[in-house]
Amino acid sequence: MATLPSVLVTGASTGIGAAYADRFARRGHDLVLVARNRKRMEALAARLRQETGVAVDIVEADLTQADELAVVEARLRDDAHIGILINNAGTAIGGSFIEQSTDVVTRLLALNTTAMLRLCSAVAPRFAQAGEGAIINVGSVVGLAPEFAMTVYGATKAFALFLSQGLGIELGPKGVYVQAVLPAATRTEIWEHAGADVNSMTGVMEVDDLVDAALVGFDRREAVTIPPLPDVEQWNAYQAARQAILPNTRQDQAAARYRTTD
Ligand SMILES: NC(=O)C1=CN([C@@H]2O[C@H](COP(=O)(O)OP(=O)(O)OC[C@H]3O[C@@H](n4cnc5c(N)ncnc54)[C@H](OP(=O)(O)O)[C@@H]3O)[C@@H](O)[C@H]2O)C=CC1
Ligand SMILES: N[C@@H](C=O)C(=O)O
Repeated sequence: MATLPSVLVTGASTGIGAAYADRFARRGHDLVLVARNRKRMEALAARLRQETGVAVDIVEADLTQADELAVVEARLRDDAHIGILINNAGTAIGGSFIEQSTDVVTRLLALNTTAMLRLCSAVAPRFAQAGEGAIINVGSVVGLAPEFAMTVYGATKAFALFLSQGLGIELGPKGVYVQAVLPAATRTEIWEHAGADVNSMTGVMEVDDLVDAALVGFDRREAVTIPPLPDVEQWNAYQAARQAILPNTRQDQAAARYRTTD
């Protein structure tokens, strides 16, 4: 029987990442868990080893710190058993843009954007060379919604979506699958970090339901999976409208609506 690839999950100590670790362990995949909280990861690893028999390795790393991120990059480059990367680690911040310090937004980018990019960059050449592999990038519907006024967080999630779509186009022909997962509100600790009370909210998905739905999209090899969205045709129409703009931008003159000399 073919050996299943190992799965490296970032942000695996709790929330969506811990749920991904549980589900892939139950599918028989060995795991590499990455986060800062070793105690939480050790408890999860012990449970999954006992319940599923898979091997679970732990890498304690703060992905906003270049030297610690580099350890995970090296593991992805060098460990040929890892065939699936789940870029899940991320956080949200509260307040308005002018209330958020430059350091806080820079650290948010470091986690939600730079770490995701660097880990994709570390693993993609090996996956492409092997002609197989999968990358799951966890974005957010907030990345589609400047109206939500979670501007920097949403920008990091828009980056995650674009990165995933672009890598899917570039790497798909090389046998590498890239999935962008766009959750909406899901019951995890992130809301505390964003200064919100998730228990006062409606329309909040449970984390296991979110991940189970995202895995349906993974198994279908969807490029973009939006677990809470009932009608996929809304997404398809959005994509079609976006793509219809592109050929109309190849012009040698500014659009008449911007010409003042007529
Ligand atoms: N919950 C929601 O409503 C939604 C979440 N998302 C996205 O889902 C992903 C997971 O979030 P969620 O599970 O909700 O959040 P949680 O806060 O529950 O979990 C975040 C995970 O990321 C890890 N993490 C945080 N900071 C760092 C860091 N500096 N270095 C390494 N790991 C870190 C945490 O572990 P530790 O503290 O141990 O380091 C934890 O395992 C995020 O990318 C988020 O943007 C998207 C849409 C909706
Ligand atoms: N993490 C949530 C916002 O804080 C979301 O992406 O919906």
